[in-house]
Amino acid sequence: MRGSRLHRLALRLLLVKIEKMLLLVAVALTVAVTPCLCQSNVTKLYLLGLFPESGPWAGAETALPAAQLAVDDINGNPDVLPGYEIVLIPRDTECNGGKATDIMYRELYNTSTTKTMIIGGGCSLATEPTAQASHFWNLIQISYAASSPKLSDRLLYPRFFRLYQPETTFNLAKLTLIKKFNWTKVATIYESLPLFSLTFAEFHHEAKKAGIEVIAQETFGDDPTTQMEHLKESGTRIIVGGFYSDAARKVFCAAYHLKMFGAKYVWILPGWLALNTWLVPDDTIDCSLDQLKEVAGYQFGVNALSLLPDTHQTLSGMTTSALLARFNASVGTDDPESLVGFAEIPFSYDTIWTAALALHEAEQQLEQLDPPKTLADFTYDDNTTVQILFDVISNMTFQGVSWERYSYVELPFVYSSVIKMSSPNINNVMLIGGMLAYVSIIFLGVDTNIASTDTFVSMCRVKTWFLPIGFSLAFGAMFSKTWRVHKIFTNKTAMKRVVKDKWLFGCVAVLILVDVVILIVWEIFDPLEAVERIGATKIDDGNDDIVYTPIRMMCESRNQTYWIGAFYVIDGLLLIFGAFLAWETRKVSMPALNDSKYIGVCVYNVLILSFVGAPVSFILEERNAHYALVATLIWLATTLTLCVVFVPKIRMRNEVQPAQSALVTQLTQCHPSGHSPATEEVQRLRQELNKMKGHLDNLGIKYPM
Ligand SMILES: NCCCC(=O)O
Repeated sequence: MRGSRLHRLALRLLLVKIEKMLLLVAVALTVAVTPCLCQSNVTKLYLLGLFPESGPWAGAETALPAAQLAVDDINGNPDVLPGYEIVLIPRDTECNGGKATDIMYRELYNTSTTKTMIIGGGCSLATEPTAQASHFWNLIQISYAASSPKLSDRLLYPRFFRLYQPETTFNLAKLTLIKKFNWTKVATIYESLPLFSLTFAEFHHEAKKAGIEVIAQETFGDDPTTQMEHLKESGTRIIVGGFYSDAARKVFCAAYHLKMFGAKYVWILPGWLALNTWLVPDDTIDCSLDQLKEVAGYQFGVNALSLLPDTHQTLSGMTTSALLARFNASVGTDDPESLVGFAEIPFSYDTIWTAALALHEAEQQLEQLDPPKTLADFTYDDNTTVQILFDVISNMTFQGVSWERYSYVELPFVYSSVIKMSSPNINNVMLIGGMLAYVSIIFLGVDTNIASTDTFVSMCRVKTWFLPIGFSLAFGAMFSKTWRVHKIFTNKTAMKRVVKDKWLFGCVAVLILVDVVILIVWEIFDPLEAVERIGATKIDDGNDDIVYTPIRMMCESRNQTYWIGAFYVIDGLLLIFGAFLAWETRKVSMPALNDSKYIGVCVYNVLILSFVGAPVSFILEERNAHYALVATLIWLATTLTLCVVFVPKIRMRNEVQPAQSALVTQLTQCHPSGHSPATEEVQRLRQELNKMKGHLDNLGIKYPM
């Protein structure tokens, strides 16, 4: 009995197990079959992707993963193109027009998959020929990186759009940069390709209007040696260049052999080149990598600012940093800036979104036709769908991770650090010093007529503290800045080390500490107190019996002459040191940095006012005249100092404002529609531009201050 019960129990357990297994198999089958069923209802939309994996601008290494991330996001978003699946077919153009055209023809003649749109090409060399032909297949082509001005020609490229801006839009930024450094003569050298020749034609024109002389203009095809010799003969120091990475190595190698490198030579280059991904060994030139780096050490890059602050709510929900984090994970890097096309990552991501959103909207419009159509019906003879897509993209605005574009000066190597030396934080310290000096005038004016004797003495002590500390803050900050400039420009090594703000603050802190120690010792051993001073008696004019005895309430200490003398010595030495630094840095020609002229004026002001005004104030006995003199001296010295230092900066900031406005105006022309966006959009761009300036300010990058 017991045995058969156990047997039945075992049988039941076995059945339960089998039941569970069957259930699991059923669930597994359901899971496996469900997507198949869904997939069967999904129509694939093929996008041909033209990505340069090699050649003079091999931006595929960033553009392709970024595009693929967008494809994944779109396909995972049930609200975008429901019932469709985007399939990106990436092909390597080698950044070569012939190769790109061949690839495109092969793909379009491949009838097994009809392409709905073309994405790319990345570089203008591949984009120009393909965009000139793709419209014959009724295909829209959208580039994420091509910047040739030629691509703006609607007649040549009737179905072409791009998210990246034409290279000409950076000319204004380059000229603003040149003007801000007071450079009046520049030379240009560029490859004879439409991307560069059209850009430089406009640059030369704009330079002339801006009063900048272009003393040499050189173009080259394959070998830039002769042209570089011409540049050397012209005596140029500032060279604006336009070339791809292979040509860049040749140009910089020629520059090396001509000894055109070092701090005397400054290069201004397209920003996408200046990231220095082109600095790789090259067997076709007779220069080592180190030699190329030596020449490339002094360059500015001017680029589109593609990475928006994270505060922006994008349509995909993706912020810049989230995109970059995903990008880094997908390509397995923690240094994306070392990859070609780093700055174009958001443009690539947004290009795919542009395509998807346009297709989504076109699908809605196709359904309204009579008879209705769908994207699945698209063929290369379908000029209705392409016209709808064209109109949709022409009128499209959405918030992408790149979408607004700004021009900014990217300052690699030495100069990125140098610009930071304008030191807004240190300027603030100077302002605080000035404020303390102003406040001390108010305290100086308090006397026993309006306050009790105790209050009078307290105010007097506060004034005694505020004045030397204010002086040390203002002049200590001013001279510490000059000391930093002095350190940089007297350092003979190639890579100049920047004295960080914290060291400057440290110098100011030491000065304050010295002041505080003296003031405390003064306070302990010889405190200021109210002292009645009896003046000379005066007989009343109308009545001989009335005699006036003026009593002045003074705030003094017994040995105050020595304490004041100590401050005179310390601050006098500080002024002499400042004058020395100003003299030493008088030849620094960077307006953002060189305050030596102004510092000289400030030192002169203070010396004159102190050494003339102080003895006079000792002699003056009359309280009102004494106050008027001392207050005027402090006010004058402070105001002159602040004006001399800050007014030129405010003027420089105002001068750059029209340039920024012009830049925004130009940027509006980069709208993919080819039309200017609405006024609100311009306003928004302007606000964003100012916001970005604020970000630069926060980073301590004060340009052009
Ligand atoms: N934005 C980098 C690619 C430059 C060009 O070939 O248009």
